[in-house]
Amino acid sequence: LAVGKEGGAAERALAEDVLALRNPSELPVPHRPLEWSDVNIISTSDTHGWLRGHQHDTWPEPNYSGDWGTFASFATHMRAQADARGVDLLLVDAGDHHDGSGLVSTSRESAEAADGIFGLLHYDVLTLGNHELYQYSSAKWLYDNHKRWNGRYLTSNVNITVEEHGEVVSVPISDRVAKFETKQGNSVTAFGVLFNFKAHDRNITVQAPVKMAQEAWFQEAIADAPDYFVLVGHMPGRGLTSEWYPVYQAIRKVHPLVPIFVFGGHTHVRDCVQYDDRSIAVVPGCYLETIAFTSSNLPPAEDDGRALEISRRYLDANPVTYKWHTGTTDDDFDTQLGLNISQSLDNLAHELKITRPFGVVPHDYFLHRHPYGHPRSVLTVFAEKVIPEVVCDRERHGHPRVVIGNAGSLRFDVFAGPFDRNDELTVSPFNTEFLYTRLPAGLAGNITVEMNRAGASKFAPSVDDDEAYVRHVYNEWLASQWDRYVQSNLLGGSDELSMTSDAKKPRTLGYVTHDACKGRGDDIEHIPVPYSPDQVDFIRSPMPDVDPEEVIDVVVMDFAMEDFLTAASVLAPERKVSTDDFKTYAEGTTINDVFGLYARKQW
Ligand SMILES: O=c1ccn([C@@H]2O[C@H](COP(=O)(O)O)[C@@H](O)[C@H]2O)c(=O)[nH]1
Repeated sequence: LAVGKEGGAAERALAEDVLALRNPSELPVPHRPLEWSDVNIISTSDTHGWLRGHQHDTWPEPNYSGDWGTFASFATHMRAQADARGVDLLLVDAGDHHDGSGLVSTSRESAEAADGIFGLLHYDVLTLGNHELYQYSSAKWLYDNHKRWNGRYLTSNVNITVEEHGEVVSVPISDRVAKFETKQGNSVTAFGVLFNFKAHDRNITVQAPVKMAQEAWFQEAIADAPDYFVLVGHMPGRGLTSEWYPVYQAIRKVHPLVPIFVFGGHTHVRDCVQYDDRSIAVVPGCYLETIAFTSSNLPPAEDDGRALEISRRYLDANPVTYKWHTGTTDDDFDTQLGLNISQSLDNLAHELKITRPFGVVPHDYFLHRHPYGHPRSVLTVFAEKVIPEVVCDRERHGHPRVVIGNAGSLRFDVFAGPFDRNDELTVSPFNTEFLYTRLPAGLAGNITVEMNRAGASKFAPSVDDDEAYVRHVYNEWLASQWDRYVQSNLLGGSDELSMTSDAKKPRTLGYVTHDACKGRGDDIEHIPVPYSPDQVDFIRSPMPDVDPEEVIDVVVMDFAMEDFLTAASVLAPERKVSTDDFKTYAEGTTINDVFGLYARKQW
């Protein structure tokens, strides 16, 4: 279970709960109806291709077992409910559709096919994330196909350089603003914004949101007051200086009372904050684990300036939740759209051959539950078992070497049981290659230490003040949930938000959110997933047993190269190590196929 010196009492309490857990198919049932109001917005973000839902039985995976088809059925029933109530229901998404599952990470074509299935569910407003911009070809495909979103795919601050009529021009990837009227006759002005992302491919331009908010086109777009603003964007709502804040301020300056509903993403957490009593910013987690439901009343025609009643709820993305909140049953829940989507996903998975097992994993490996170095940590098995066994360069055979990489390239747990191509791409979807140079072993050993001291430069938005907040937001979020649980068990007390009187044991593992909005956000009360604080940004294969002065092969994963060079320049400036010193290592091997190679041999 958990690790950590103070974990004993919490581990015992957790063990009791876990022992009492029922069959994964028996998911906990919600018991608090949603707070429907004049405006209701369902938001998703950072789906990263998890359209087939979470399919493993290890908790908390069953909480998130709904696929895109079941979500589409839910959304359809919710829309019908909204119509019956005579209120608005919008569906919005804040980007990062790519990188993360077999569907989107097998190839560019598979990502495009998965995007097509995603788009079978009509969204009112959506945008892109940084993962749509690592490759120019992905961005170009979005640009070429943006018309199919009928003006609702918004890229307010992201441009692409293309050739048009023989001229090279920089143009928005998709539309910058959408103005529309809802079925209930409310006017909406919407934008789609990305944080000031710097690590994108060439020929893409991202304008800082703070600058975008000063642009003439933006000022013109906000000049007329709609009934409410919907800001959807791939960036967190909270932070020392959230990049949303200047956008919100620019609108507030012109419209002191118009409601502003903000839907963010990128940090993978469930989060919420209110900038004032007529606004809210909600972040709905990641990987199709969470569906956020936000609602608010609208000001009366004779506006008295009173605060709005705004609320948010984080739903676990599974059919039990969906049916309970829509008052449907096994007999009437599935819609034709939902069934078609589920079928299309199965067909695509079959075509891509991502469900054929490479081997059977003997036990679970976790990304965050154990410290780096623990035998059941994904990072440890990657650095100490997978890399040494399968990353080999024939020409360099026999030369002692060390391999250094970024921990962020590993994205998910590896579960006991059959391990297939989908699991492989889930744990690491990236095409990262290996490059090597020759350096003394002692220096190479110290470089990873220096890299971890400095932290990963590409981890987060590069707005100076925001960096510290965003860098490890997700890890800190998990850590704080577990810390509270440990503390409350150590003190023999209870966490007042998660342990309410109506909490029925046994609870399942899952998220226990404490955000900055009032009331309880989580729809289901969980026990937090154990978290080990000893995580690192960079990992290293075992050092060869050689003299520190001996020159060895130092292999670096290309995504970690900048951080490696920075650390090398700090520790050995006289060497002037640069990319020119590197050559390809293990040509053709990329990190998204090393787990499969290992599984075939060892699992
Ligand atoms: O080629 C790549 C691209 C990204 N990464 C890792 O992903 C994060 C960014 O992912 P978010 O989901 O936006 O947080 C980046 O910091 C890297 O850690 C990678 O390893 N290789």
